[in-house]
Amino acid sequence: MVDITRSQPWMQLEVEDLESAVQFHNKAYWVDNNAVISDEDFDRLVEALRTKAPQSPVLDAIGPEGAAEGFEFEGEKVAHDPPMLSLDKCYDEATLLKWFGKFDGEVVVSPKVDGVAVCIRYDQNGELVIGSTRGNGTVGELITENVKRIVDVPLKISDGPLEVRGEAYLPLDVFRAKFEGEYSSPRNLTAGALKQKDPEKTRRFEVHFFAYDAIGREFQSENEKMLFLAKLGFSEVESTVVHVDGLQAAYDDISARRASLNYETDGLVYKVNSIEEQERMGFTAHHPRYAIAYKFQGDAGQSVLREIHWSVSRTGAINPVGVVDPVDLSGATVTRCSLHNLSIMDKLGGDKGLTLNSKVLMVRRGGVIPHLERVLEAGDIPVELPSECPFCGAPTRRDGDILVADHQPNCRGSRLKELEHFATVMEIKGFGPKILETLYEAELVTAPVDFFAITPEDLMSLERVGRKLAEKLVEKIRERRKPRAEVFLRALGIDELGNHVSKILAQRYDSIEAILDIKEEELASIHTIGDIIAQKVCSGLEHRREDILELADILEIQFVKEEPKEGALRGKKFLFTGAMESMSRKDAQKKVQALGGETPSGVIKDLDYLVIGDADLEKFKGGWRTNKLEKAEAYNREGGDIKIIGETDFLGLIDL
Ligand SMILES: NC(=O)c1ccc[n+]([C@@H]2O[C@H](COP(=O)([O-])OP(=O)(O)OC[C@H]3O[C@@H](n4cnc5c(N)ncnc54)[C@H](O)[C@@H]3O)[C@@H](O)[C@H]2O)c1
Ligand SMILES: [Zn+2]
Repeated sequence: MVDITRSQPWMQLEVEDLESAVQFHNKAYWVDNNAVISDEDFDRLVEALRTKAPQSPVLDAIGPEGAAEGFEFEGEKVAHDPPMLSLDKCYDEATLLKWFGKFDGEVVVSPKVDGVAVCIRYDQNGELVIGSTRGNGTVGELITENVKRIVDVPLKISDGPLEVRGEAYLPLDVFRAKFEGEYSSPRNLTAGALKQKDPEKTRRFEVHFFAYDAIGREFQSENEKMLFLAKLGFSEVESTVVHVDGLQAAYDDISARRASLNYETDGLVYKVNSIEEQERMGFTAHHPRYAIAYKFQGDAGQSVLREIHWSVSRTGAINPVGVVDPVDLSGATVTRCSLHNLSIMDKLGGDKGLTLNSKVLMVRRGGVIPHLERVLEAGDIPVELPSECPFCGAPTRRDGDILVADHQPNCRGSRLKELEHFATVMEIKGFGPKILETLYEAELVTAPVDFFAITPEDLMSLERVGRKLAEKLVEKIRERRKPRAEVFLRALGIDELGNHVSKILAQRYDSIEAILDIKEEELASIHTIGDIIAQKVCSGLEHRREDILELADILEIQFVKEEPKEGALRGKKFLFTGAMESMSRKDAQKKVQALGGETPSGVIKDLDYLVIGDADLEKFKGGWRTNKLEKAEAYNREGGDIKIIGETDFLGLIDL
């Protein structure tokens, strides 16, 4: 977990000083329209106060509400009922999970669009009659004529009266084409555009609008509200319904796509889906309790790419790792970042390919993983692919996006990765890459089974491991001697024997011996497995047979059968694209939801099925592609497991 307050000067301040600093900057931003520090720094200041004095009343007076007294309105005023509040914020998964524990049911997630909040009212005839700013939250400023000149705000809707709230923003392509260099940020430009005295000038800026709330109508769920807004013709901000296991994945998905979105976003907004639960939870003076923003930590820094190291993955791929000059990001020094695979590396370099000594922009994706965001200025030395494995010398070849080699059986590179993977999946704590390398060199651990033979004395023979620690580590290993079968299988690191296949095997068979004896055809006939996976899993198991039997002998592997859960599609995510013959897309979505599945609104990494019409499936097999199909394939290349199926297959699945 990242502590965003760490290594910040704020943490040294007394609570009182922190409080007055927060108040000062909040007023400077909201009332004087003249921020002195960056938003990221302001957020850190607030977090420092929250850490030191979680009960401080100043925390409930951030945002325009807290600066209310200083507000001066030039034009006419509009009262907001209910008030337009701020959002509660968090910066890590643990805090998000704590929030999730406070209610029942699922959550709707959408990007937090960084623009300006706007409120729009339609009368009983559906005419747009009032447009207003958020102002101090309870009172805003009337800007109706300007709001009418926002590109995608309907002037008339079919279903009035209604109040719609949302975020006015400037699309990044418009900003780059017309205003970059002239205005400091799309957000500031949007605020300026909406305050023009001459409404015709507002139009020139091409401000857009995302609707995220509708007031004055009963809904069962947040999701239903979004569909309703879309039906009225509003652009909705993309949203996905997720359960607890999808909370972090949604964040990772948007973080990964952040750079390619056409608007600025500073995080994600999570809202309780059930309106009944929302009403039960209510509001504080500052924010609704049923929503929370999980914010990005916008730290980025320049560095220089000096070298590429080639690391060997457990499946034998030789992957590029960038070595950069040290740069401080979100409280940690970054010197290395994975460049993932050859095609991602090539893309970074553009037409001429990646070069050493390039000036690069580094970020920590989601505030954690070091990531080379883009090349700012190319260097002078082209990156060359190694002709042999740096560890065992086996000759390399390019296979699509990856560099592969037929490694020697004792290739240190791949054995180490195998051990690392085993320790991670089996949750054998305390054995990171460094210590594993030392153990491997000392020939104390060269295969997974060796973990269970380590003694405290073995560990103490290593530098800097004292008796206490050594005993603790060995005790930790002992505790992991009774793994569930699916965990054990996945820990082997066999290609295609991931979470999904491991679970199936653990459910269907009762012993490791039985699993080792499975025939390829038998495995391939299991629904969702297929020929290629079956072939890889069987040959992987065969290859490691001795290893596996030895492990099975000393471990007590648990075969725990799960009761079938209600809902045959529980937790599975479906996306429909194109037309189907037998039912509408909406009905198909409903069907999935009724069976416990989920229906995200776009292609995401952990999507399970992308459903297309049967005719399209044929075209797809012949090489035809759409954006969605391409995106799914791209995720699959990065390790995703999105199955592209036709209508008939889908009907088969829901009849399960
Ligand atoms: N630099 C400074 O000195 C300074 C001082 C004070 C505040 N700030 C900055 O002001 C910013 C705004 O603070 P705040 O309290 O108004 O807002 P917030 O960060 O609490 O966000 C609330 C707003 O998010 C918007 N939003 C965007 N997408 C949404 C979605 N999908 N669903 C729901 N709402 C969505 C809404 O308009 C809502 O009003 C913060 O980023 C903060 O850093 C900076
Ligand atoms: Zn090798």
